[in-house]
Formats: sequence, structure tokens, C-alpha cells
Amino acid sequence: MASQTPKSHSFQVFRDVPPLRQLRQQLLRSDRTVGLVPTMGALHEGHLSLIRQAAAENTDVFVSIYVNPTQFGVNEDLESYPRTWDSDIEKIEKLNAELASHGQGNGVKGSSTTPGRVTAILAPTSKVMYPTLPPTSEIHGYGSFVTITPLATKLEGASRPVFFRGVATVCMKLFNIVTPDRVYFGQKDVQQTVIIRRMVQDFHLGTEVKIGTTVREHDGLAMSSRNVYLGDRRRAVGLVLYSALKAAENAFESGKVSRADILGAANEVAQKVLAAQKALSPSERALFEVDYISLADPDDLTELEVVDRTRGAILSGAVKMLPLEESSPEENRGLGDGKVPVRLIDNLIFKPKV
Ligand SMILES: Nc1ncnc2c1ncn2[C@@H]1O[C@H](COP(=O)(O)OP(=O)(O)OP(=O)(O)O)[C@@H](O)[C@H]1O
Ligand SMILES: CC(C)(CO)[C@@H](O)C(=O)[O-]
Ligand code: BAL
Repeated sequence: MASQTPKSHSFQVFRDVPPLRQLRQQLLRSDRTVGLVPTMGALHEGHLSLIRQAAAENTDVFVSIYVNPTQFGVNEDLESYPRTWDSDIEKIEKLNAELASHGQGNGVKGSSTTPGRVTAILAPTSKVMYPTLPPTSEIHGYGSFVTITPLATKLEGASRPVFFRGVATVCMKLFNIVTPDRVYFGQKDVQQTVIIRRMVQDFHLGTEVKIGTTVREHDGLAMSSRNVYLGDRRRAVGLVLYSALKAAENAFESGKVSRADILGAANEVAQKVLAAQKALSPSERALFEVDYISLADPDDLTELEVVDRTRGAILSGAVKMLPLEESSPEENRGLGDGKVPVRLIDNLIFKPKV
């Protein structure tokens, strides 16, 4: 079955591989280009900006929506991960209308209307994605996996040991299924972009990796599907990560290049905000733990003592917003009533200067 959505939709929804491959072959024969945007759904402006970029550079955009079990650790939030199929479909439909109104919409490569639109959503079952052994999150579990070491063990990988094995594996599967001309990933998940680039290079995958800038809320918080768990109090305090990274960026821009100076500026902000929260009562405060703030090489993610301005650096961090200690039902506590810990990640890139 090629499509499970009503005819009125402007794209097809694929649950299985063979019909999608058929479409892909047709597109290849008619000289069209495919940009793939892999997602786990719960779409927000960050995802939509990637789709817009893909539509500007390809005749056809394929969006995958699949909450991939193997990238969640055994005690992580696979079950409660937000799943918002109806509104995801609505957003993509609206975006296609927007692309059409801007004069885009599936032009053929080389014509003046090259920019395209979303023509396919891939929303496979786990049986399709993991056809033989069931997907496992166990470190020593059986299965066919792609591992990219040591990149996958650093930063996010240190706290989430199976995360990048799961990401690389599912992306390899998606790339093999779709054979996209280009793949689109967000800078918000910067380590993921480094790992995907490495995987594409090391496995000679014939696709171009494109990175979209991080889309932020009005105050700078990076958009993320998991932000719905924050609620007002943790949402406000959660800005600490971005503020800390900005302080470090300011230090770099004012001429500092040493790790101590750059990360010192970030840590000072984080400590100040934490001290201010600790001084409040449990019904007023939102506590957090800084997992890491890193200053690393853009290609291999090794920690830097000094930034070489000709190579640049990746400044990244992760903060765990702890569950609210005390709260009232009148307060907006977010999905999960403020009881779910929320991991926030963010980063800023120090671009190489020539
Ligand atoms: N704020 C953002 N700006 C740009 N791209 C983003 C943003 N948030 C997510 N993306 C990108 O969208 C793609 C799909 O991400 P995903 O579906 O996991 O959403 P997410 O918001 O990152 O969710 P999560 O809360 O799990 O981190 C990834 O390439 C990711 O980097
Ligand atoms: C790339 C991805 C869709 C793989 O499941 C996921 O890690 C994500 O959404 O960033
Ligand atoms: N965007 C990253 C997906 C995850 O945290 O599992």
C-alpha cells in the first residue's frame, strides 16, 4: 500500500520499503532530486526549517517520522517520547501549501522552478526497520549495528552509551532505503552531525550532508521536541545553558582562546544561576545539573586547551533540568506535571577564520 492518507494530501505516506523504492526509482528516471529529513516527529519550527532548506535544494523532500528505539537507553523516555502524528501531518501539509504559494512545488532539476516540496513521508514500523532481530537498547544486545568510535563515546555518548549506535544504525537504514541525494540535519544536535558526516565519509555513502542552523525561541532557547515537558518554571531557568554558551562565545569574540577563559565564562553563569535557584524555596525554584560544557575540535571532538582560530571549535553543553520538588496544580508544569527530568542540549560554533 503506497499511501495511507486521504487523496487530498499532497504527499504519500509509506509504511514499508518496496513502494517507497518504486517512487524513488521513478524520480531517478525523471531526473529529480531527493532530500531526506530524518525526524522522530513532534515537529516544530526546527524541523520545518530543515524541510524548507531541503525543498529549496531538491525537487522532492522525503521526511521520515520514526521514534527509533535503539537510540534510547533502557531507562530513557522511549515510551513517553511525544508522538503527535495528526499535527505533524497538518504541519507538513501547511508547509507544502506555503512552498506552492512561493512558486515552489516539484519543479524538475534544471528548470526555473527547481525548488520542491514534500512528496513522501516514511513512517515505518519497527518490524520494517528491524526486520530480523527486535530492536534492542542493551549495550551487549544482539543485532546489526553501525558504530562510529570514538566519536560516539564522547559528550552525549558518555551519558547515553547506546545513543549514537542507534542513531548511526537507523540513519544508515534510512539512507539505504531512500538513497537520497542530500540529507538534512540540525546543528542543535551537533555531535550527531559530526557522526553522520563521519559515517557518510567512512562508508562511502553517496549523499551530501547538509546542516541547518539551530532555530530558537524568542529568548534564545533552542527548540526541541522534549521542551513540552519543561513547564513555565523550568522553561525560564532552562535558558541557563544558552546564556552560559553565549558568555563563553563573548569571551572568545573578545580575544580569549584558552579553555580556562572560555569555559570559565560559561561555568560562572551556570554557577550563578544555580546559586540563585538554590536560594529560593522548593515551590519556587527549578534545579538543574550541568552534565558537561565542552570546547572541542570540530572534526574529531577532542577537547581543546586552546582554540586555533584557523580551525575553529564546537562549544557545546548539556543540562539536566531536575523534576520540580514542589508545585501547585495552578502552575503550568508541562507535560508529565513537572516530574519528568528534561535533558537540554545546545551549542555554538566558532567558525574557522582564514
Ligand atoms: N531547534 C532546532 N533547530 C534546527 N534543527 C533542529 C532543531 N531541533 C531539532 N532539529 C533537528 O531535527 C532533526 C530531528 O530531530 P528530532 O526529531 O530528534 O527533534 P528534537 O527537537 O531534536 O527532539 P529531541 O527533544 O528528541 O532532541 C535533527 O536533525 C535535529 O537536529
Ligand atoms: C536523526 C534521528 C531522526 C535518528 O533517529 C534522531 O536522532 C533525531 O531526530 O535527531
Ligand atoms: N534529537 C535527538 C534525538 C534524541 O535525543 O533521542
